[in-house]
Amino acid sequence: MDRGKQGEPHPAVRSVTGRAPAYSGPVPALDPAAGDVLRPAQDTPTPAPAGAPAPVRTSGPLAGPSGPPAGVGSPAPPAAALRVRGLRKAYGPREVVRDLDLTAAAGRITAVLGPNGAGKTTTVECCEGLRRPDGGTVEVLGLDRAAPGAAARLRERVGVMLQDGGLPMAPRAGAVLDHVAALHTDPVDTGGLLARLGLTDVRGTPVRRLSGGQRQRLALAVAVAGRPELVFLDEPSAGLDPQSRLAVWDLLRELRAAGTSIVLTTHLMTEAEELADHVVVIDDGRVIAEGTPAELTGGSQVVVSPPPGTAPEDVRGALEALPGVEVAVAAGLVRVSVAGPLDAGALSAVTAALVAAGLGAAGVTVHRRTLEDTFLDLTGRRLREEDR
Ligand SMILES: Nc1ncnc2c1ncn2[C@@H]1O[C@H](COP(=O)(O)OP(=O)(O)OP(=O)(O)O)[C@@H](O)[C@H]1O
Repeated sequence: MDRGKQGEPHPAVRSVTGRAPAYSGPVPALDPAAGDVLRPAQDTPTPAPAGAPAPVRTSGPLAGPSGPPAGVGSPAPPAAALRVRGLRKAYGPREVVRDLDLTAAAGRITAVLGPNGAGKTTTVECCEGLRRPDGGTVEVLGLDRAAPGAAARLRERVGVMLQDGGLPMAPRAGAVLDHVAALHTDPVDTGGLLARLGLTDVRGTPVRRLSGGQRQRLALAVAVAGRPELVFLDEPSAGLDPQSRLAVWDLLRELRAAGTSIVLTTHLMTEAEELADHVVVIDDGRVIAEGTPAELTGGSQVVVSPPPGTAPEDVRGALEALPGVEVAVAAGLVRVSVAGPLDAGALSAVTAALVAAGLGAAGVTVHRRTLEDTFLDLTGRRLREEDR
């Protein structure tokens, strides 16, 4: 799609220049030994409950900028890192974000989940200040994005990872990261960050010679190099191999533990389920559901294959009297939905009811509902299947 800004370097690295030799070495593996390099020196704090004020940022390597703690004489930190109300954005006559509300709690990971073209990137680009909304308000770290001077005041406090990386192509990977780090007052250790993301062996490689996955990880490193309080990540692990994806997820969890607020877009339900404290599902420019992954997926299913010669409706009849379940027949299978996690008691109640009715079953499987199921229920369509 046309990105408007595509091809331009990341705003933070536009002034990077440099010549670098061609890279011809092996593709580096992730360095498991680097796992602890960026961890906070002290015990990792547990994320605060939803709605709690922003956690106090500590002094570990990934912790937030140094400075006086909030308290008497300083403004209280906002409970929401991002608050979007009534956002609207059109490209020509086509409105792709429609009256969208979105709140991202401080110190939490908020995932904006939706299929291709849902409006995720447009929404975050409006929040990042890269696109001007047609309507609505965007409040970032308590500041109105549209207010005079807000962009300058937020530059040091907000990190951005664009979907296309937005990196300059000529300089070496390490030089790009070092340059960005040097623009900040309290940057992370860039060597440790490169190691953590499996990029040490390519730090001397020009960006243009990096693989797509390496560029993506470098873009993530650039986004977090200045210890931002809030970081926007557009599809941070799309297209990464499983090992790199896990390294990225670990880094994001560590950032959260250090108090960083994270807003990420994704079309990967596994990413949202694995990482997010709060998921905002959007489709066709609108929020269609939101909540914790558990709230959105809500429960489990026992799927019963009727024995040969038994009608699914008979099986349904035997099961629908069970308390606290909903029973449906689809594609010849009987689906028993149970609120919450499925325990042994609920499973044995299903099988006992089948035996009592003299029916038995050709097969019984347990299926935990996923965000994919939720999206399917809400829209009748699937999220993109690739990259799962
Ligand atoms: N600069 C642009 N000009 C015109 N149309 C655009 C532009 N950028 C995006 N669009 C269109 O707006 C709609 C929303 O795009 P957007 O990139 O925000 O969705 P998305 O949910 O991020 O999708 P993806 O997962 O593919 O990145 C799409 O139909 C897209 O083609």
